[in-house]
Amino acid sequence: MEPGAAGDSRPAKPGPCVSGAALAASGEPGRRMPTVAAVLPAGGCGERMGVGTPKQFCPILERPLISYTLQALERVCWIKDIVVAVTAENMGVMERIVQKYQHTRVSLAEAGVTRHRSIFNGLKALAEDEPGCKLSKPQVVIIHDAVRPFVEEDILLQVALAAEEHGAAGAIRPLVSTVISASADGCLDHSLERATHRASEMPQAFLFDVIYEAYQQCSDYDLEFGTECLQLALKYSDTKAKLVEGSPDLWKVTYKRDLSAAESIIKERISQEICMVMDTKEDTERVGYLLEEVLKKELNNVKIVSGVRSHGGRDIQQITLPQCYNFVCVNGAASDFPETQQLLSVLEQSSLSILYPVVVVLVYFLDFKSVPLGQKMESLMWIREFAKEVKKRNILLCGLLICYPQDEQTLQESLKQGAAIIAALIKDRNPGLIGQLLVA
Ligand SMILES: Nc1ccn([C@@H]2O[C@H](COP(=O)(O)OP(=O)(O)OP(=O)(O)O)[C@@H](O)[C@H]2O)c(=O)n1
Ligand SMILES: O=C(CO)[C@H](O)[C@H](O)COP(=O)(O)O
Repeated sequence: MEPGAAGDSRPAKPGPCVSGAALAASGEPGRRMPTVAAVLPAGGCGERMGVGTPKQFCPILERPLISYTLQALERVCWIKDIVVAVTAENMGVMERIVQKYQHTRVSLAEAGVTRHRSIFNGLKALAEDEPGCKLSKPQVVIIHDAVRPFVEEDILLQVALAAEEHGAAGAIRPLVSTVISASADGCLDHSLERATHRASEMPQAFLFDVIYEAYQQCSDYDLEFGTECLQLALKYSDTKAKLVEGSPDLWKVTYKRDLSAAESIIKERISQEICMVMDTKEDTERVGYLLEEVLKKELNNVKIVSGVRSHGGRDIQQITLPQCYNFVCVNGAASDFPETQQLLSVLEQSSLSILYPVVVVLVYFLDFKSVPLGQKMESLMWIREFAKEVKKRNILLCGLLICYPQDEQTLQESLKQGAAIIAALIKDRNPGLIGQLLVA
């Protein structure tokens, strides 16, 4: 499957989007796609999160949350424009995010004091009747909260196509708790039947005219206190939304603990592939492949590919996966600094680390009996300074020395321990460990 194609859980790359199989995957290959744009309300202050920064700008692995949501939308080729509504105060912050993370289809609109007002302003930026409108009016508009980063192409496609057919559509999830109605005295008034109710989530999609007219007609009370766009379409445009079951990952980052949950989902996703780079210079290739075997056994859900590094490191492009964020470089005992430096500069140029921290583990095999550990560590001290340097480019570099004894059983134990250390470095992406020389 092409990276970024429908159903592919890998994170998208910053460059041109790669999806395209979407309509075919929807089971309607002959269907023409309507023109689609998206509006992302991002003008809230994140009161419930309780941190100083609005949650859409809170960092996850050092990148603002909203950039993950934008990336999820930009990987979908058929979404032409993405209008983000941000407060005047945060316009500069947002412009810098767009530039730094290379978001190419984003336009900014000014947010309002409520979510509905922010969405309305975003829609106005797409409505050709508005003076100074630079964007063209789409047939279908997707509305998606800036703080729901894990939206996939399949649900975006389902709501967009359902909106084209029904006028409005929205993602739903089963309720996890029963909803009750309380009376003024703080007692139970009545309980709703859980099986017949659903949680309304995002994304939602609308025929542009349906939702724009609804916003134009709705009351100040709706704009001030309303929380449901589907309801506006029903009330003011007489349009009954089609409800589409979404995945659990569509949840809205609301509380502080949601940031940790989002971080662990992202870490999980970018740990699914490891690229092993073998140095053929010395007798390390064999033991490198043994390490690969052990890694495959220990991390049985992780895809591991390997290739050999030509001297000068130039062949790395041929062996890297298009979006692999983890590299294990198996070096010969005499492998030297310039080669590693060249390898790292190829990684830096690949722009992989713009979006995610890239983990690089430099592995050295060593017979502790013939070369004292201290001596070997001393010869690798350059890793500490070099790691600080590449950290500035979001590359997390560490060294790992694996004991290479002659007997097979001890070798297997060292390899197992080495594999466990590699797995921990990749899964945790702990910047505190950069430059460390670990020993297995
Ligand atoms: N005046 C507002 C208020 C909210 N939003 C956006 O609407 C989405 C969902 O709203 P919510 O989770 O309520 O965000 P906040 O209002 O920021 O959170 P809180 O209610 O905890 O303050 C968020 O992307 C938020 O930035 C917006 O664009 N304009
Ligand atoms: O799920 C939603 C729409 O159905 C919205 O994300 C939700 O209504 C936003 O509400 P709030 O700003 O109160 O969190």
